[in-house]
Amino acid sequence: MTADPDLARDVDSRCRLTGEFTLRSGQVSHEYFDKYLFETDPTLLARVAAQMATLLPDEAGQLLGGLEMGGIPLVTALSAHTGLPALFVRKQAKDYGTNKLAEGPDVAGRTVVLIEDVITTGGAVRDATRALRDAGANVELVICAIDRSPAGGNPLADVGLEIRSVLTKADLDGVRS
Ligand SMILES: O=P(O)(O)OC[C@H]1O[C@H](OP(=O)(O)OP(=O)(O)O)[C@H](O)[C@@H]1O
Ligand SMILES: O=C(O)c1cc(=O)[nH]c(=O)[nH]1
Repeated sequence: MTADPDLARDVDSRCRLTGEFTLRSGQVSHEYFDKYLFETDPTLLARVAAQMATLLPDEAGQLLGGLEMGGIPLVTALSAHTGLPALFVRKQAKDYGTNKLAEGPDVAGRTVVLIEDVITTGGAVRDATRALRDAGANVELVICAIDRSPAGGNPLADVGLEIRSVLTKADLDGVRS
């Protein structure tokens, strides 16, 4: 896969909103990347997924775990692009039916690469990592579309997780300057 030099510009122009937004973490921000605005465009979704594919480790047997809800379209597109199986990871297990948190193949003993839309503090990814590890999965890597966490750090270092991102906040700011 070749690089997609216009992706930052196209994603930014489609999904950056300005205003006052309360984030998942409780932080208040004057900017919000509304991932659904690029995920609902099949061409843009496929371009992001194609770049995610270049960030995947070259290993057999991986499961791609998309986090509810914005990670689900991404993981579905990435799974279709790569042929690797997907997992749909809920925020909370259902309390009826199969009672599963991770919908799809059994994760016990499997390596799961997490697929996420936006990382700000890493809280959502940390919760999913812990839940999947409790279920017996090996989780060491998250691939996200947009990493807007503070540059130069890794908010998920405390749980031993590597972050690979298609776009950083700096990439998105860079197309505006
Ligand atoms: O890194 P964090 O500080 O945890 O913030 C990022 C998370 O917040 C959003 O989730 P949200 O629950 O709003 O979204 P969704 O269900 O629409 O995906 C986003 O999709 C990430 O999962
Ligand atoms: O931190 C969040 O909740 C968040 C930030 C952002 O830019 N986009 C989003 O969907 N969630």
